[in-house]
Amino acid sequence: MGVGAEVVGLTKSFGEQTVWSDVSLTVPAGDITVLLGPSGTGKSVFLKTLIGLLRPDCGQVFIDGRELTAMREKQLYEIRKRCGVLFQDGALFGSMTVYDNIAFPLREHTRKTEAEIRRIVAGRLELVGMTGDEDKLPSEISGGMRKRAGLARALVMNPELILCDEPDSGLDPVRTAFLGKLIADLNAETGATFLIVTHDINTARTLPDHIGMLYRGELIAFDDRENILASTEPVVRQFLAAGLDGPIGMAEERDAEETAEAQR
Ligand SMILES: Nc1ncnc2c1ncn2[C@@H]1O[C@H](COP(=O)(O)OP(=O)(O)OP(=O)(O)O)[C@@H](O)[C@H]1O
Repeated sequence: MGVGAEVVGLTKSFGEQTVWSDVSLTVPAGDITVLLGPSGTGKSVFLKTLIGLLRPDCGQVFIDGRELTAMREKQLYEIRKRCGVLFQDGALFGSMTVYDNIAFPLREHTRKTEAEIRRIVAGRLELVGMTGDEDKLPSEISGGMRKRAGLARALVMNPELILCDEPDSGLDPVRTAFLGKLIADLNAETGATFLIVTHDINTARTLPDHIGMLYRGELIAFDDRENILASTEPVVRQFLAAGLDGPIGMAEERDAEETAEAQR
């Protein structure tokens, strides 16, 4: 079953740049939540802060009701073992086969025998439709397959909370749709909670139970999908319509240096 996450009054800065401030939201257990926002608004930073890879300046993060921000590394490690993370590029180790990549968390975090590991990896490969590809290196498979292998690795410890950072970036529309279907099936099958960062509007329109949106350092919207899709908020409307007219402009995307410069 899935575990929920909750953040209360969360603020994160890098030096003089405040990425976002006073963010409060609940990622409900067992549901799929999508986080949207223009490039550079801090969606990846949010995912990393949620599982304690980055420390917030202030605010609290709860996973399964346990507050993370004051935890020591050892306690964080225990929480992270219950989470699966799929980073933007799949983050596979280039020198390892698909099999060894997927087996890695089991070898690292458990005392399972190689026979048990083989059985689990085979199951995850089947789930993501990659049976037969286990001996290939990441450089020998397509981008979509790397995403699926990354997802298989994220699933290998039976995570209760799965964070996916742009699982669909670089995929064609059909593969994106397949990946969305795979996530929906996994959610239905395992009951795991999903929090997904995506730029794909079709995914946002069809996949999640809930949608949040970060914009200019704030969480400007968080609600059930239907309510967000019907929202009259100009930023939300422009983003979902992929429109040129509206408050969002090219200047939204800044890196840390540019933003710090602009804030001086
Ligand atoms: N470790 C870091 N140190 C300093 N600044 C950082 C660090 N990580 C991210 N940033 C800055 O935080 C801001 C938000 O970055 P983030 O990658 O979270 O954006 P994003 O919304 O995920 O963007 P995209 O949609 O393009 O992936 C950017 O200005 C980035 O330069």
